[in-house]
Amino acid sequence: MTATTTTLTITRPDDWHLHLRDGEQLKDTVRDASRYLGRALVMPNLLPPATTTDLALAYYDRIVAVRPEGSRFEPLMSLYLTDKTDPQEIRTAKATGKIVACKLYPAGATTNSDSGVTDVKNIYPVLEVMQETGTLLLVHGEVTDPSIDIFDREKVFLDTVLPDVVRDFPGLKIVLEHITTEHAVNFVEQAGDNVAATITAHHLLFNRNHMLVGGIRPHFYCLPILKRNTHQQALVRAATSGSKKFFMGTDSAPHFQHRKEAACGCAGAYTSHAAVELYAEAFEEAGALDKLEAFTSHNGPDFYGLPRNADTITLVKESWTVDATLPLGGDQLVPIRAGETIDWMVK
Ligand SMILES: NC(=O)N[C@@H](CC(=O)O)C(=O)O
Ligand SMILES: [Zn+2]
Ligand SMILES: [Zn+2]
Repeated sequence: MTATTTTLTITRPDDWHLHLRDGEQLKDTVRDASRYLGRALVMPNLLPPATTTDLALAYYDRIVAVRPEGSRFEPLMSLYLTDKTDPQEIRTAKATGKIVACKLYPAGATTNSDSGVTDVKNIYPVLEVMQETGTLLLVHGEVTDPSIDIFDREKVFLDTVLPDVVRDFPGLKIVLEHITTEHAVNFVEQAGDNVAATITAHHLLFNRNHMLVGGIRPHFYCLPILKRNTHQQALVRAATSGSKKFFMGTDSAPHFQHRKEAACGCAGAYTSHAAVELYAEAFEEAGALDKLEAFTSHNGPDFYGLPRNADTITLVKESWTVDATLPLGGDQLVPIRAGETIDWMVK
């Protein structure tokens, strides 16, 4: 890293949790993602979900086909686990070199998770092969029991579901995705080197007051839901601590404006237009800009066992205004910070 107060040059970042969607939306999401990311771990929660090697590879081809001219942005693919996933499918997937992880969505936990896993014991034979082949397990860590308060669903998952998996598969690399609580920070810190976590920019910058005070603001509604500010502070501490266990995963999740500004609005926040720029704000606010590069560009590839990107990007401290809406597949979305300013810009 080289830095002055107004510029910051860092190794090219990767996004380890990104929703690119499909079809008409793909050219818009890929355009934003390929501005400066080296790689992105692409989430498989499509309709229908990317449950097999063939589906994931066909999705890879559709992404690569809409990359802007000259872009070297590289999608890393994941398989969507179901109760019926065939353990042999993991060997086929791993052998492609393009599929590096499988995603555990507890059935019903989040957007397009209806085909997810109903009991983690159902995928134990699959986890066995993942452990053996070095395929990462990415986890949406929330229970779905309707009697559990939505603000407690991550904590209860960490108390009741994940400890068994960690104990029974000591050689399995696990990423707890988009963590939102101090409990999750503690869980990851206390676990072995095979357990890490992604943290989104919006969970570092916002808490539930931003979503609920002065009116209900649907563009801050995502899952796991924003928590109280003490949890936000714990996430900032973790991200800026210098620990290798925490890294960038934006969970940028586009939804049409009319699907979010609705009586039953979709979960997901869009940050792909300004991912590293928003993280830079959060790290600067914490007085930890010197820790940004490890978080955005080193810890992720190191944990995945992949090389770090060889080139750099430069951020400048320069304020710019985010458009009120951005195009999405012939319709539009409302990004985080719509119509407001962001302090950092990537040159
Ligand atoms: N985070 C979200 O609120 N939504 C994501 C799904 C997910 O990552 O859980 C989406 O696909 O829209
Ligand atoms: Zn999720
Ligand atoms: Zn996500």
